[in-house]
Amino acid sequence: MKNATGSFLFDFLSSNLNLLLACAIPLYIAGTYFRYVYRFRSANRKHENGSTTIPPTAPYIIPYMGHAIAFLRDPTEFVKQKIYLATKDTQRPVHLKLGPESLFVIQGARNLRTLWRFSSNLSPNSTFHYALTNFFGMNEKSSKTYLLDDSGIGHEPTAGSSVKPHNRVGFLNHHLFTDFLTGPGFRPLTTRFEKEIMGFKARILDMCGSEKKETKRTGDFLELFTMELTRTSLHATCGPLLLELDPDFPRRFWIYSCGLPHFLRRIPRLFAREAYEARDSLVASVKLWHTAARLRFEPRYVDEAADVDPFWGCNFFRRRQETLGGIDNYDADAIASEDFAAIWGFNHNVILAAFWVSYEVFRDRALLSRVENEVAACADPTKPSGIDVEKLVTMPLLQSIWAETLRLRVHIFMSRKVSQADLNINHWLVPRDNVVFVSSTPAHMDTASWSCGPDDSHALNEFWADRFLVPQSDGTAAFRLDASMSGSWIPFGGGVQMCPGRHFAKREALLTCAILVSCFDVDLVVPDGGMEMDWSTCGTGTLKPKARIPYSIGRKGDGGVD
Ligand code: HEM
Repeated sequence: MKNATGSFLFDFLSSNLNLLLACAIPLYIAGTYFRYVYRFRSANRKHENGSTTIPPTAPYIIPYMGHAIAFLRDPTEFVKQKIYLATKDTQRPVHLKLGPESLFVIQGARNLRTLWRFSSNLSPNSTFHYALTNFFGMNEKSSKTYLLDDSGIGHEPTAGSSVKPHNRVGFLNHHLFTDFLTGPGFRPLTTRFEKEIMGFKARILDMCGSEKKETKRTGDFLELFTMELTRTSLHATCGPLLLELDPDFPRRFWIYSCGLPHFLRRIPRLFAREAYEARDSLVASVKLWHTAARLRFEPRYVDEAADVDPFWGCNFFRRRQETLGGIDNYDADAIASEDFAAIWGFNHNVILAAFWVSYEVFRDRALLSRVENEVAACADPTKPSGIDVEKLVTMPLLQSIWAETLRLRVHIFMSRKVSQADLNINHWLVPRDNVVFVSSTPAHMDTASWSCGPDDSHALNEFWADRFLVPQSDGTAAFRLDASMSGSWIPFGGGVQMCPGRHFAKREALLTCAILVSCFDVDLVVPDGGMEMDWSTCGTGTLKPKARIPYSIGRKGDGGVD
């Protein structure tokens, strides 16, 4: 009898194996999902009750893969759905599983403020390794230097680190960047940019023709920035030689920029030829520039006052040759990739941000007139650009436009490895050796952090020039963006690794806008409701507009600032 039952069961199971599998797999998947939903809710409850808790895993369906497919298919939608909307009202940290890797997403203004305070326990080196290998074409042997560097960015290496001083790539680069872009080092760069912007103005005047009030040229307003401003900015940082050797560099730079989604998703070369070819040709040009500059440079060419020479441009690139050249496993290709990465960082986000600032100003006549008043108040014929930049960057409306542009247009991902000890962020525990991840999108769209104006009439997904202005009793308005907002306004990140180029970026974008406003009449053809953003590069910084913006430009009647 027992044998008969056993053989019946065996026969039943073997003849219905497909059916059983067909039922078991969805049941297993549903079980996994509901188990995670249960754990997600109970961990949040535990934290609310005051316990120190590991951020719960956002529920997922596919075992092992976790959220990887959703993330790779559409990172933007993923950020909106899993990171932002899943915890929209609370902005709690959440754990995401991306195949074999995992991320702890930190969000919420208070949590971010706490996170930045733990900077010395957070290493960006695995992010640099990822970016240099995947975005900037560095070979693995060289980029691995970042993974091996556990010495931190302090002058004294982290206790227990045995990395040789010349291989402390994180520390060496960090200090080259901060020396160049902050403190006394940053003045010469701004002064050079102020001179170079006159070349930008002259090229546009050429385009306009000689007649006052004659408007010329319809094209894409973005190109004024991607082509002309990139040229200006490259001159200010790299000097003239790079562009002399490769005048087409700016055009291919922006082709590369459009290919960023491929690099972000690690799409193989076979399926993204144009992006890879643009990237490789840009790195090759940087290498060519290095070779030519090395051959031609002599110390007597250095203009000490301006901190510049005609071959390396600013002293940053000259100093980097020596520093990076001393690292084991770094060759000429690796240094070219490093400098291409720096050139990308120095230009990409700020040039797009400068575009959005001017776009907002020229598409709104009332705003344009207010901006004209602020720019006119900063006219100073003794300055290289005819404008007092230091005064310009303190004007309330212009500052508010800058802050609002970055709030709305910068969608950037930042990640760090918890390097020395478990991290406790307001009772959320991230164990050591895990990766914390921050996206600027939830912070910039957090309804709890931002004013939407009287009657809530200025939604957070729209540009509102006055969002950062506070009315004063004397009828004026003051700009407000203080330390209390350091976890809410995060286009430049935070903590010790916060963008050191932020001071220069503000000057570059606002001075460019001021030159356009004071010297040119610009008419933009913008669709009703404004231009949408192209979300395909979400995660890499400032987004581009989704479509071309036809425009016309002419000399201003009075000739503008000379
Ligand atoms: C709107 C313009 C810009 C935005 C939104 C932006 C954003 C950022 C962010 C978020 C980081 C930190 C990344 C992280 O924490 O992983 C960063 C780093 C950096 N940025 Fe910017 N940036 C801008 C403009 C600039 C400019 C104009 C320069 C230089 C001229 C610059 C130079 C750098 C450098 C060198 C770093 C790396 C710092 C380090 O590793 O120590 N940035 N930027």
